Amino acid sequence: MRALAKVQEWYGPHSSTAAEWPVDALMMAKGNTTISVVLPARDEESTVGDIVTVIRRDLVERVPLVDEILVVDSNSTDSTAARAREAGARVVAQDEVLSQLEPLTGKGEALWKGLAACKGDIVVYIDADLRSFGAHYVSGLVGPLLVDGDTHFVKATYERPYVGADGVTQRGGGGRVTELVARPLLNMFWPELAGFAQPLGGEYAARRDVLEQVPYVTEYGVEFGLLVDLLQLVGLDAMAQVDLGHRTHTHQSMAALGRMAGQIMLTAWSRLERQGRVLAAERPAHTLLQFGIEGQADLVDVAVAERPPLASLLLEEDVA
Ligand SMILES: O=c1ccn([C@@H]2O[C@H](COP(=O)(O)OP(=O)(O)O)[C@@H](O)[C@H]2O)c(=O)[nH]1
Ligand SMILES: O=C(O)[C@@H](COP(=O)(O)O)O[C@H]1O[C@H](CO)[C@@H](O)[C@H](O)[C@H]1O
Repeated sequence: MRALAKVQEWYGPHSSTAAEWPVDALMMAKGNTTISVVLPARDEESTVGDIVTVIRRDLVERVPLVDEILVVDSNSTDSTAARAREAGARVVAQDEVLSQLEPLTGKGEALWKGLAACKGDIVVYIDADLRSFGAHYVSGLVGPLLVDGDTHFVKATYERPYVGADGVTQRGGGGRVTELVARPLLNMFWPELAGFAQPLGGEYAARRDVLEQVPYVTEYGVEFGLLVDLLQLVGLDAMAQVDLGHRTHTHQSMAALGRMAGQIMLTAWSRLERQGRVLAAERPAHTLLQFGIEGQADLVDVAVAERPPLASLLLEEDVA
């Protein structure tokens, strides 16, 4: 119960809306602080260009708030890289960043490689499949970081409708894995994080020197892992939340979200073990037998791996 009292105390002072962070005020606070926007993109040719165009037009050319727009091409098979370049982003291929390392897979790998490849003091992660993006996503997320030196991590919240293949919008229907898996797990085991309304949202910003101190879980475990690890590293009072309005994006299938759920559960388990809160007689399985509508059974692997804190790598390189 103590944790929920902490959340109640935390929520007011650490929650704001994008409108509270107007860009002209942020320019006053920016000083020499550099800002990189990093977009992980796997097969996002239909949306990545529009997002990059808005960032470049509104936050680079019109007002120079953003210093770098980096798209991490995550082994796309479509024209994601070309669309991103045409719109004015720098594009890196995920496996070509720190290529001396054995490549890993998934969104967490894309984000970690993006951190390694970008240069900003503040790093803003934005999904590349958004259909509701506006420049306020970026300005809202960097606001608390530019204005308050004690804030080190800012997570977006928003209304998340579900837009079906027929185009019918179901208010509050989005964030299925958030509602069915992540929120219950966080409330059970890390209730201090219960105040983050959208713990799995793909839009968040943080100081580079903080992100370099935490591991990145690969695949879709990355958001869950970062929240739990950043809570441990910087504490709840250094974490904030900004309401960006609403978020629509390309939805994955139920089968894909089943695999995502498995990855997030394994991430949660790994943190419970690491924090000494569970003792495993045997480790959880990482295979998942899924059944299609035609009755076909697919055995999939939902294992996640982990990149070490980037700082530990840079230290090794220095030593070397
Ligand atoms: O291996 C991957 C998987 C996803 N993504 C990107 O990460 C973001 C979120 O992924 P996705 O849309 O698949 O997740 P969802 O939002 O459906 O949960 C998108 O920009 C994806 O292109 C990526 O860069 N590499
Ligand atoms: O929040 C969720 O439940 C999932 C799925 O969202 P939808 O049910 O397709 O709206 O989406 C998020 O989860 C991923 C895992 O953390 C993130 O990587 C995505 O950016 C985010 O969209």
